[in-house]
Amino acid sequence: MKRKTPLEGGARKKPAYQKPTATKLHSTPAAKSRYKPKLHSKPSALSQPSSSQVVVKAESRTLTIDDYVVSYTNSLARSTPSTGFQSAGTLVKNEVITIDDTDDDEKPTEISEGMRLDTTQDYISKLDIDRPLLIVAGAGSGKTTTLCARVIEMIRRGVLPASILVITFTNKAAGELKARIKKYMEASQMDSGGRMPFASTFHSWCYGLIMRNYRLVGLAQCPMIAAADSEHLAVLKVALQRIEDCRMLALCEGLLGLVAGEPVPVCEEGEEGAMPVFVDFADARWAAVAAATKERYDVTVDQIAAMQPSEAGERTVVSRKKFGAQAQAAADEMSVTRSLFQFLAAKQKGRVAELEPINYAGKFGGKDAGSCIMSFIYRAKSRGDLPKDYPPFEAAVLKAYNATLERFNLIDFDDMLRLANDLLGVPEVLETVRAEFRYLLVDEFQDLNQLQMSLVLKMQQHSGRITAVGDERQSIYAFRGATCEHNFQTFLDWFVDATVERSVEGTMASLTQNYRSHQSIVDLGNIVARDTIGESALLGRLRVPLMALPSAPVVPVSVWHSDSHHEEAANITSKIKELIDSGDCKAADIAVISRCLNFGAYHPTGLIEAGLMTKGIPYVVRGGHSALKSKRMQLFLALIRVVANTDDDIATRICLGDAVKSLGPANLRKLEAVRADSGMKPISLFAKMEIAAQRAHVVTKPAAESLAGFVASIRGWQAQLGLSPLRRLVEVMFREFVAETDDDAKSAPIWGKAAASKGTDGLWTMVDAILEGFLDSPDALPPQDDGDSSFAWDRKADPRGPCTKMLLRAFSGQLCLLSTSAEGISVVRGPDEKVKDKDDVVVITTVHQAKGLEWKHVFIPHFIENLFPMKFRSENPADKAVIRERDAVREPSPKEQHYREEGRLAYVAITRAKLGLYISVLAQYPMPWMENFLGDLKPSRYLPAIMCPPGKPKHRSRGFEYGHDYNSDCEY
Ligand SMILES: Nc1ncnc2c1ncn2[C@@H]1O[C@H](COP(=O)(O)OP(=O)(O)OP(=O)(O)O)[C@@H](O)[C@H]1O
Repeated sequence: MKRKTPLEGGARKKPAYQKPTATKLHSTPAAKSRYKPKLHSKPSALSQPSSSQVVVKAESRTLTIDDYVVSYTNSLARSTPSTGFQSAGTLVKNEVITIDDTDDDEKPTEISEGMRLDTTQDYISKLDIDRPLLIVAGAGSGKTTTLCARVIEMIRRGVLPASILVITFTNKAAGELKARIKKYMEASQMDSGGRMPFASTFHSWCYGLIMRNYRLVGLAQCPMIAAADSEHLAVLKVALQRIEDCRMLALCEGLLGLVAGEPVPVCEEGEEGAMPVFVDFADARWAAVAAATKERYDVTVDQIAAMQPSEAGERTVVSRKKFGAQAQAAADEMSVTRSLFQFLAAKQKGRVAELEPINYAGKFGGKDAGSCIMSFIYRAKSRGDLPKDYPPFEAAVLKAYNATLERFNLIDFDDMLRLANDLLGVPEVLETVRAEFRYLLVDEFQDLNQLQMSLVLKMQQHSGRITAVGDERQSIYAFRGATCEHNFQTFLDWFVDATVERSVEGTMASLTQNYRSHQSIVDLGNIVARDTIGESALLGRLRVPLMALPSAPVVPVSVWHSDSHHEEAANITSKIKELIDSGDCKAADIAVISRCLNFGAYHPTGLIEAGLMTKGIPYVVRGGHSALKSKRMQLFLALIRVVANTDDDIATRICLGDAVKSLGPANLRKLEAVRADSGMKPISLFAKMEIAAQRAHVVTKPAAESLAGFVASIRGWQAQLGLSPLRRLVEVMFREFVAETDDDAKSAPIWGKAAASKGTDGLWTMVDAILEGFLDSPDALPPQDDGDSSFAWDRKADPRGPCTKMLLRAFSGQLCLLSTSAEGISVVRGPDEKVKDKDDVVVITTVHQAKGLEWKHVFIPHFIENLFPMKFRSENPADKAVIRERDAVREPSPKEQHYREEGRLAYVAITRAKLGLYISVLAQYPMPWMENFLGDLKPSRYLPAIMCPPGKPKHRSRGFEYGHDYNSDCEY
């Protein structure tokens, strides 16, 4: 029977620690001098539960972790971090190697002032740098520390810092890595001549690679990044319109008798034959329709497009009710095909079938068609799936979306990874990359998706010079296609690869000493990991409960039960004030970690923000909707893109869509229908605006004035290209844009209400900081010679000199990467915005943004079912397809997977705390509508029963506190 832990109310027992095995170990030539090996084989003794730090060493053959039995070999001799060291066990097949941790002759490396690596970290960091190393360990065990120590070791062994690439997921984490490596290098008094290893996010690195080499994958121009949700929706809108056009073209063919039988009105799932209606029509089919129309009715398509709707036939064939907001707007836009269809239908009254609307929302399982389709697309693309992997209907949508991106020379985050993968398929690029970065280190390895995994393999599979660090308990990006178990399995398989010239012997290591938190927090993390996350078949044996340092002060974990979210906010903010006033900690030592910052229109941390504001405590909000994600910022970003490239229809559409004054749907339709004088040749939306601004009666007079103002602004800014430096140009644009869009600018000729907002929200400070970073970072700059004189950028020239289109474009890419990456940019707020020390602020953050970070005190609000964990919603078609595929291996259901991921999120949130952890449970939903929407209220399933006994009164304003003295016991 499973023994209960103290947290679960089990009896307290002294831990039964084993004595250390006094045997020495060696693994690498470098380590040989320090560790003398002695192997012994003792399979029978190996099955004991392990709480040791473990190194599993694999030799050249295909293997799985099941080939190994993790042993319990060390003493867990407890000591303080500065003097402490631990023993490690290493297995070669079933042979155990242990090291003597009593030999004090050589102390492990001092990595920074007052901090020494423990023996295992030290040993692992020094393992052969030319062989694969995988470190799998729980939160706070020093994975990142060990990764950085390994970088230092590489440099110490003569590796050039510039040939080391350290890669992670978020800009914040990349910054943290850089800072740590710099600190450790300084502590080791390393003189690298100012050269630092290259620490980057996957996406920044990929975009840099694309900027330098896009021509090699057949692109004429360097693609721009479409990163914001609003942009994706704009692309989707065009894609859906494309689908409608194709369906209508099929009807037109039917009406003209070009195809036999009835036209195909709807593409049903599984109807293979229905697929052709979605193929790109800007080809022979279109030409055939145009020619047949001319022959039969003696009218050209241009003439039809120019006709007023009444002449073409007033039939509304697309029902708008069933479209979501975005899709409906797409349906509103009159396309030439629709004009043509309406014309033909009017001519043949009674002979045409209605075009049935496509029920996108129904097909993609949700109410809002736009967001349902986007969530399908995100999932499918992050997995690297192709349209052919899906049934015809989903395939058509995916295909149309990708085609639309391509048409506008845009890429999204997944395309970035895909293109980088394609580029690494080009031998000369691969060679250059391999020569440039001889060593690759990957943090948060569990979060790689298949495209990222493939990049990693391509870069280092030949050499095995890779170090990966991960924790399957912290895998929280499945929604973006992360394939945690697959990643670890691939790494294991990688120990031997038939394609490599020499066999690659790799090592898999684990750490079990938690240095971050005290035992109550570590215990709670262990329980959540064990009970809710599910056993990993692959890594189960390596998974051992973490242990806290016995020297860490023990503070109980607090669980508060509040009547309402008002009471919760009051409790949390009072405690924060108390902590700061006591002088024990600074504001920066405190975080409020919320599952999300927006739940529909509700902001779970809104009242806490208000409370902090009232109490005069400055804070920063990370994740969710930061100011850089604001509509105003996205508009400004779109403006930069239009200045850099007037053919960028998506950016133009973003400016037009909601923001430009006096442009209602009717004007937009007319604008869309504008044709160039030269006939059928498609022209950009911007060119249409120029025409509409000049020609009379295309759009209404006020709309024409707004368009003229918009076109003049863009042309005016473009005139400064080649004259003003980038900084000056962007600043001028920003000032003019802000002046135009400020609430007070009542007479603004261009921008309507949607673009307006109060104040600048400190936006310029952020744009400015990004500008500086961009100009200081040569890797973000565009290629030396683009080959196209208008975009040519000589890297030897001063990037602060006259700005080119290419430079402006690259900057907008950088702004995109930062403003729309998951983390966004934080905004410091406080009483009257008077925040003295921007670093000494309380952090309010999402769990995703809290990953990899730590605070002395952590508050987790709204720890109730359906909010944390989030309620499971309907299945995504992308999941359905994968589940079908994987039925044979009995994958957990999407629902099960969802709650496991939520459990991992809870694990991440809990394990960020060093000293104080305060979990808040509500007695009622914050908003009345949630009751209907979410069902009965219960405490979060991740709260162990002992912390929330059913018999307790429902409303306890301060709740009870539970904790235990680690020194007296802990075992499970
Ligand atoms: N040997 C050591 N001695 C003292 N402190 C240590 C040691 N190793 C790590 N730490 C500290 O423990 C904390 C956690 O370390 P680190 O961030 O490297 O862990 P991690 O395993 O990457 O954590 P997570 O996965 O939760 O982000 C840090 O504050 C770090 O400075």
